[in-house]
Amino acid sequence: MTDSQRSGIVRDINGPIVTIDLPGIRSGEQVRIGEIGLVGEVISLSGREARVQTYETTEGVRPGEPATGLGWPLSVELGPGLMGGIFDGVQRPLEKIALESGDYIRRGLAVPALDRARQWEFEPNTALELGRELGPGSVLGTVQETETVLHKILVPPNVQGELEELAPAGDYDIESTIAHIRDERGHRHRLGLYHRWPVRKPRPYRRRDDGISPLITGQRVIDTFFPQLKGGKGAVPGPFGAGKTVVQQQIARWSNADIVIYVGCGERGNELVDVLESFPKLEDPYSGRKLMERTLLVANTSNMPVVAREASIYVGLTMAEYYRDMGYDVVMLADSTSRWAEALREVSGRLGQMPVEEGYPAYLASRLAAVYERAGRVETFDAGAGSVTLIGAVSPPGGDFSEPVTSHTKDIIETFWALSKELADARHYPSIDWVTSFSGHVHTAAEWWHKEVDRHWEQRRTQALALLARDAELSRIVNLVGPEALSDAQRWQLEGASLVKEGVLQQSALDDVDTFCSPQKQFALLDLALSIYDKGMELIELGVPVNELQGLPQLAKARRCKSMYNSDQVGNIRALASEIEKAFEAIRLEYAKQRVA
Ligand SMILES: Nc1ncnc2c1ncn2[C@@H]1O[C@H](COP(=O)(O)OP(=O)(O)OP(=O)(O)O)[C@@H](O)[C@H]1O
Repeated sequence: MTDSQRSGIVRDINGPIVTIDLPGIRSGEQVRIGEIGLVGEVISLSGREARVQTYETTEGVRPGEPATGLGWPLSVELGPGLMGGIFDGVQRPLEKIALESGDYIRRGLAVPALDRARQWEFEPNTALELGRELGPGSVLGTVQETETVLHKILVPPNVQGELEELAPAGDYDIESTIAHIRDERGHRHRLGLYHRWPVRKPRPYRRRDDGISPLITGQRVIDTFFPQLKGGKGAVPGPFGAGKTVVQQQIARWSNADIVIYVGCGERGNELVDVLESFPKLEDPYSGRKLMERTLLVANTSNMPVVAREASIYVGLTMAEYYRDMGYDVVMLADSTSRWAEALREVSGRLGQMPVEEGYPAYLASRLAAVYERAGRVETFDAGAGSVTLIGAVSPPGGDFSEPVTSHTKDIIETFWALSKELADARHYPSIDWVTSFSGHVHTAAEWWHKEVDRHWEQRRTQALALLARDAELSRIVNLVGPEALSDAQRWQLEGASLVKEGVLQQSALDDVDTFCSPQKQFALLDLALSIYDKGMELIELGVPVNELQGLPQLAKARRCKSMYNSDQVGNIRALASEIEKAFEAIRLEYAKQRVA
């Protein structure tokens, strides 16, 4: 036992909540419970008694067994070796654990997150001279963590002072000393290649940064219709089987973020297996290497109790903030915040707190807000910029978006990609519903699109959404009185909306050409669909019958165009647009001739 550790005894066990008697224990402190040494955290205190939320099942633990306070809050190790890793909800490396205890994880196992034996090639920061005043986030040097990630070794947030010693270039394990810093009180801090940080405390930064940079995901319905910014907060609510996993994987794979953190906080076991199996196989389209070289996964295993999901989100967020502090853009996907909220509900129930809506505690909304609040784009202490974009999947029971987790999430986030069962049933993928989804970033993203892609982006986007709304109204009429009741102009509106749906919104993740779509191709496809619609409407207003336009072979081509040309072939899409324009012009001339005759 170290100096900071204190021991006491277990008094009572109520599922994952254990009451212990341990004088001097502090709120949030990590505890080891029972002979077996289960991992837990103090969640409430009353005199010398503490209630501990354990992250492993308490089966077999009896009153009277020992409890040890470790002297520090639930923390994570931050240093080289995180990338490519798969950790459980309290940052134990799953592969290492499997080696030590087989497929079924032995409870109470203490395996550090970072490999102690591995050597890293450290390159000191040559701009630093001894005696220099350093502060949180100062870069001491770098380590090539994977082929794709250069890991900056940072002075931890709570250290400030004069650099007394910096290790020369060479191979070091993560516990080796690489620097000494003396603070103003004369205390000498030994710094290694890693440090620890408590997961429930957001890592500090210099200030929020309001630079605008869209998170390009290569998915048209997201980027063009409901855009996200780097550092934004978003939610993907969806009923069972509507495509949440595919949407998240597409974002992980294709978004222009540097680092991807996926937290599987308690989705069904088989889904997690899917994720654990599929992620390591994914190829990074930008480097041609494995996506795992810039990804890390946090996955709650099935032998951990429901309440363990609660910690995993903070574990993921802290690692995300750490890479943000190095100046990287990080995307964190949390699957799903509903399961995380269920963990809150269970703990609060066992603590006997008053339930509010559907059994959730009154603090559900504030906890959710505090989690999302950790997303953002910031100016780091080192004066670079980094971001954490947080995207949470929500799995509302029965697909009911009015339930508490979805409705509170909706108030907090800025981007809401609502998956629809009807669209998924109709095989319209991604099944993001354009009526219920929203993005609070449209005007901000427009600045980027207008500068980088086309100045008509926002206007075209608005026009497409208006056309889709009109389509919904007209479809209701058709359902009531049949298509014959529609005028030619109305039929052409339906045709235009269908071009937008099929030619732009639908995008198969399984289509090699279309799985990713560059912003330029996104706009070209949208512009193509809407130009066809606009030009056709001019002809219909001149009296050309709608059937004549609907029969044009180029229309079918416009629908398929997304899969015919990749992102480097935007010129071909524009060529098709002029071909269609010529075909329309020919019809107009023909029609004008007939009218004269
Ligand atoms: N963008 C897409 N392109 C092509 N197919 C898709 C797309 N999205 C979803 N699908 C199809 O829908 C199926 C179900 O998707 P997915 O597994 O993502 O659903 P889910 O919402 O995660 O399910 P659950 O509710 O179980 O979490 C996929 O296996 C795939 O066939």
